[in-house]
Amino acid sequence: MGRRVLLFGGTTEGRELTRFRLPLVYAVATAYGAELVRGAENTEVTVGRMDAAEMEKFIKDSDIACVIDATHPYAREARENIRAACAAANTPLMRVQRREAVTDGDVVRVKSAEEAARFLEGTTGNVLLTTGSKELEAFACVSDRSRLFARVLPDPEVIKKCAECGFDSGHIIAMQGPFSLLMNEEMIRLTGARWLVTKDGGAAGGIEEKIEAARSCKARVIMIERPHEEGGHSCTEALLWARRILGLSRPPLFPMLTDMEERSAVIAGGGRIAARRAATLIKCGAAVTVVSPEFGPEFKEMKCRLVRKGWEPEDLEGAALAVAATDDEKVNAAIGAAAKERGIPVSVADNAAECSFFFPSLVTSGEVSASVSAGALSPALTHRLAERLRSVWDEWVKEERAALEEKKDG
Ligand SMILES: C[C@@]1(CC(=O)O)C2=NC(=C\c3[nH]c(c(CCC(=O)O)c3CC(=O)O)Cc3[nH]c(c(CC(=O)O)c3CCC(=O)O)/C=C3\N/C(=C\2)[C@@H](CCC(=O)O)[C@]3(C)CC(=O)O)/[C@H]1CCC(=O)O
Ligand SMILES: NC(=O)c1ccc[n+]([C@@H]2O[C@H](COP(=O)([O-])OP(=O)(O)OC[C@H]3O[C@@H](n4cnc5c(N)ncnc54)[C@H](O)[C@@H]3O)[C@@H](O)[C@H]2O)c1
Repeated sequence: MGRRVLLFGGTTEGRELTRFRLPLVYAVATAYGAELVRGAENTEVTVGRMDAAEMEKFIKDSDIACVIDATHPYAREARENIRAACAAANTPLMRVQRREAVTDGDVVRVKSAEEAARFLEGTTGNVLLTTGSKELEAFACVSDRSRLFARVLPDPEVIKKCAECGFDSGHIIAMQGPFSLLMNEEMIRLTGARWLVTKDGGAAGGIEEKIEAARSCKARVIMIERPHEEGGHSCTEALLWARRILGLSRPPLFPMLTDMEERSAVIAGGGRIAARRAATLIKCGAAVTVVSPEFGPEFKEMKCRLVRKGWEPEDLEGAALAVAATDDEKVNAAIGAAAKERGIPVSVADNAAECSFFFPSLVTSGEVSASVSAGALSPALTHRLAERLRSVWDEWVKEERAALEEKKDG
């Protein structure tokens, strides 16, 4: 088995994945793509387009254990070649699509054009709107209209729409894309924009050129997020996947300890995993509600509230913490997304990459606890180590308490 990951990049996602010191071969089509990852640790860069046969040979000759395809959504041919090459070389492949919070902290993320408009109302400085004419209405609520410049298609209908939305000709740029980095920069300067509003159109929508241009002109980007996409995987998933395949380590998780006494924890699912987690949370003093159409025998004596129904988003109301442990992958993913949207920490039992916290292995004796984690890389190792600790923990705590008492007395 190989020891490196072959990452097809040239995208924001690709660049993001070079940050984690995976042993990488980073394949890009252009020298510009290579330039953007200069200095990435542990990374060999290869430049140039390969066909399927060349890719297959490359995989076989270059010590490759697995392949991550993070190419542009519109790079259909590359995607098909990568798929064919991996199948021929019998090498595992993961397709990464769209970022999930890959942009740096400087990009303001909002859920809708309305939210972008509300956000802008609390700011100053000119604004370049590159969201397309359909979204322009939403910005009517911005009180100082002279701040707003709309970049739209040079189509008579669109121009009419702009006028209806209160944009005069001095505040419209009508031009057909794609726009290069330079072109974006020039338009930001021309309009004196401090803010650039964009949809998350992905690479095909020229998002990278917009973000780069804004950065170089010291303007900030407001990005309207796209709804979650089916199919492709996130960067987080790919990172975890590659680390597991290669048996790589990572820095340990930081166990942030939380007081759950009398606070509400909501668990979805009534099976073995839900029961184990409910028991842990009850031990920590939490007020636990479990939602499921059916409950296993483990719940019989449990001190928690059982709600016999399928999970709904309203169930998260008032929750300080949530656990998705149904046997339905889609329901679990929906719980993860709904909790994250509400800022509620959530563990998704069948998908580490969807978790905003990981459920710990808890070892307790009274108020004295220890928790074990293998950084989400091996729950089985976590479980075994926790069981070993459990077998001695009570005794150790008792002994150490006694030793402290003795010191005090003596
Ligand atoms: C600690 C503990 C708490 C608890 O669950 O109570 C826990 N897993 C435990 C055991 C365990 N889990 C699994 C097996 C079978 C393994 C095997 O057979 O190889 C065993 C062993 C067993 O049960 O014996 C399977 C499994 N687990 C996860 C996935 C999905 C994935 O990784 O993506 C799958 C595949 C599921 C599937 O097939 O769909 C994911 C997660 N499990 C976590 C916690 C989080 C990371 C903790 C860390 O940092 O290490 C994390 C990442 C996310 C989260 O769930 O928050 C508990 C020990 C209980 C204790 O002793 O206290
Ligand atoms: N993280 C871990 O430690 C770990 C370990 C093993 C398995 N898993 C994963 O955890 C999940 C649960 O495992 P399990 O062994 O408890 O499964 P299980 O089949 O015993 O229980 C599933 C429960 O989900 C309930 N459910 C189904 N649809 C629901 C809905 N819409 N709303 C609420 N509840 C619903 C069912 O009634 C059932 O009680 C699985 O996805 C499994 O892959 C995680």
